[in-house]
Amino acid sequence: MGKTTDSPGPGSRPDPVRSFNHWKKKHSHKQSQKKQLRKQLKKPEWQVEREVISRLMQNYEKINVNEITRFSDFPLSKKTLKGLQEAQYRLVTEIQKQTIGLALQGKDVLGAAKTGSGKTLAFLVPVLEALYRLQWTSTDGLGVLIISPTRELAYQTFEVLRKVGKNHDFSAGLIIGGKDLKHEAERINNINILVCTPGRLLQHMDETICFHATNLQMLVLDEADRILDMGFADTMNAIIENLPKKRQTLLFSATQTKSVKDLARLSLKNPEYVWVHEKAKYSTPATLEQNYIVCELQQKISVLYSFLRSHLKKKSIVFFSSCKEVQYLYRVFCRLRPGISILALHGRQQQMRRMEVYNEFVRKRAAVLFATDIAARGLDFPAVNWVLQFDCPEDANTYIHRAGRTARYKEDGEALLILLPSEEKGMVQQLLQKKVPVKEIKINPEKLIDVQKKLESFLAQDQDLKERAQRCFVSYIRSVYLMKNKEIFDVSKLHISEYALSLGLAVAPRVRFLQKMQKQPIKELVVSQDNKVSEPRAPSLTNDEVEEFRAYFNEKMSILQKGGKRPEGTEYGLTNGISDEDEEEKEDEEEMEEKLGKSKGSQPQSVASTDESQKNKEAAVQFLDRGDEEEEEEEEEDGLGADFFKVKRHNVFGLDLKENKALQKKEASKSTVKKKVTKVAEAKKVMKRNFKVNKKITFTDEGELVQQWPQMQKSVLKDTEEEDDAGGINLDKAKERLQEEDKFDKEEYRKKIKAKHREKRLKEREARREANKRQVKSKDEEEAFLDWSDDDDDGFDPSTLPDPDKYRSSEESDSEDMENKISSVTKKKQGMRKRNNSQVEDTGPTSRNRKKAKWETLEPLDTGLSLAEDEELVLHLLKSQS
Ligand SMILES: Nc1ncnc2c1ncn2[C@@H]1O[C@H](COP(=O)(O)OP(=O)(O)OP(=O)(O)O)[C@@H](O)[C@H]1O
Repeated sequence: MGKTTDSPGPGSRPDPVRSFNHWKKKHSHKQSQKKQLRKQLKKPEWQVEREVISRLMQNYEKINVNEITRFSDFPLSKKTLKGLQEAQYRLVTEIQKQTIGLALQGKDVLGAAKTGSGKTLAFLVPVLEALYRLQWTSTDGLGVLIISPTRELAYQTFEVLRKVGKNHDFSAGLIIGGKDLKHEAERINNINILVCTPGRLLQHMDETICFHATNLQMLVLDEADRILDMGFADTMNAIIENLPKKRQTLLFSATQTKSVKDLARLSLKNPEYVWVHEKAKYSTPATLEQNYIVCELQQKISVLYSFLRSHLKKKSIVFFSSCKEVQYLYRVFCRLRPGISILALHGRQQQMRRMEVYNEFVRKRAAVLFATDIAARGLDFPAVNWVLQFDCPEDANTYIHRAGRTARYKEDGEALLILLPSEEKGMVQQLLQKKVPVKEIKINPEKLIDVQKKLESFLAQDQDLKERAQRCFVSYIRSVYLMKNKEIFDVSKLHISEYALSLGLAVAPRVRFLQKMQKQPIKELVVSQDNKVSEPRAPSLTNDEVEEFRAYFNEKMSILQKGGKRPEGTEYGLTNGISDEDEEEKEDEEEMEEKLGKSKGSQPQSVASTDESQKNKEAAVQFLDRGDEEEEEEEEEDGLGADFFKVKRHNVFGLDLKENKALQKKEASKSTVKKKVTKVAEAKKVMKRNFKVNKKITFTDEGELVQQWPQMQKSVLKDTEEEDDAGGINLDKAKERLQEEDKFDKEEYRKKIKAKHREKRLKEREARREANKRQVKSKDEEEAFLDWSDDDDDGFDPSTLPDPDKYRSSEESDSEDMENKISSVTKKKQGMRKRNNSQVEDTGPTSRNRKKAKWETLEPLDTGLSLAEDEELVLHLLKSQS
């Protein structure tokens, strides 16, 4: 079989035509690829980004929570992922894993997880992605609002946002109280992501022109249960009113709110509830070891001192229930020099100082921070070893947040709660109910260092310190007294005088409300002797008293807030004298004690106090109506129970939330009823009160009475006689009356117009007459003065001269007088000109003649003086005239 000539043999060369075709095909393909790439490269950035976004969004629906372990497993923008990586966040925590996907899908989320479990990133990542998706720019204004309950927490969140979102182009702002409002107002309009405290935000909403949230896409409430509780209720309601209904809402907290009412306020749409640790054995971090000790009140300071002495290399936070305790004990402990640096953080410090303390404590490796509950929530101080709760927390939730300042994100930590014997049972029970595992440990009495004597000596030398000790004492007692849970907080079980001694005081300061309280049970005892002897019990507050207290505290708050800034409590070495402010505080306390006394007083007293309480209630309502910057200040000033009235004031009165709300509703409904009063109702009221309009009455010269205002109207007069107002306002009658009044008015008006016209005519006639007269006169004058007008160009009016012709009769006419006056002067002038003054008869009507005639009728006055003397006389007369 021969081979075909076409097919190349094994050693033959390839067909050049075919090779060329092959090469051509390849080349054109490459070319078209290059072309496409070039075309793509030419696309504007935003368009490329939009394509990326649409690809990411397509992946949102595919998110499978079980497959996610890293942030990069979520369909996130490169910018966000880069930010997370740079901040060393790679693996997700449980709450992040479960909520980020839902939030990306645009759902409303309620997230709850233990303290330190990473909730901040769980909402910050969706925040960044939400604006990225919308390609938000600074000109789009406010896109996301993140609200935090305290300034420190807002600041901390802002810092994390800055770190994670640094690759994005959005602008972020921190708006908290204690800063220059004007400065903030200038910038607030350009902010895309706003981290803020509720009060300050509302203040800007109210006061900053152009600031609005109409474009808002997302609202985040950090520590949502706190923000939605009574303390921020009014502020938050007002804020929510200013927000668009169509938005995404994210709520996060370690103790999430389950109140349907709270959530309804936010108008959430089918929210996703994510309780990460709902089924966990404990509600606190597993790495947190929790203990409590029971000791007497008078031992507590020595216990604290001993604790610090044995933990000199550790970082600890000690929680107190009031600012005044922090202020006093901080000073005293600084003097005791325990060998560790001590810091203090509370709401009475100025903002700058608060920030300084916060940052200092973040930086320090070993230190102790004395704090009120403003530091209880959310703050992420690194590497805190111990949380010591010096005063029993208000409730289990507060305990959880306080203790959560340690053992954060996989770290270990220890929490120690100091309880009084009277607090132990109730509190431990509450904690166990909330799945908080606490164990009792005992104090080693040998290790206890008693500092009472040292404190006594400090106070003996320092009057200011002594006064602070007294205030600390009263403040603590009051905080216990005002606690809601009376089973745990029983003021009557406190060893008051021993406690005072432990503070270094020689005697316990007088606490009037306690004295009054103590008398009360004795009275009760006496009364009940006939029946059976009952044990004296701690008095419980009646609702009225609660109301009164509420009013009092609100009033006090408003006074405090209106007042100037408070001095920094943490500065050491103040003057010894009692400051005005301190005096004021003392007075406030006494005032409150007075009130307590009154509320427990006898019948007539209680009547008096009802009036007062009414007044106070009004003050309270006013306070509630006030703007929210103040409200926020108030919350923050004392923190959660930091001072006696701040946060606690909302729930320490023995009322539960429902009752409180009912009370508020009642007040609100009262005010709305007031608002709804119509003008008709008002008019009826006035009529019933026989209200009479003021009358202005004057009398004519003849003694006739004239009522000027309001003008008497016949119709009204008639009607008032006929009026029977028993049935209120009769609209038909009123109409008739109005018509009659209208007629009357028109008639009156016509009369007035007629009178005016007549007056006008008369005036015109008079004017004409006057004009004629003047015309004649001016003609005469013109003629008379023609001759010497050149000489008299200084405008001198000779008529102003006194009459030198005394011999002339005063009965002569005015014109003659005038002429005479003129003549005397002209005579002089004539004299100067050496004129002939001989008498000439008036012979003709010519001007010249008339003038002459005039001159000639004048009697020359012979003064008998020389010319120069005459001149002087005239000058003298002129001067005296002017
Ligand atoms: N994915 C993560 N990887 C590493 N560290 C993380 C991660 N998420 C959070 N953290 C760290 O965990 C700590 C606690 O986080 P965060 O403050 O968000 O907790 P939280 O749940 O908000 O606590 P709290 O309830 O007290 O407010 C922070 O120091 C944070 O940097």
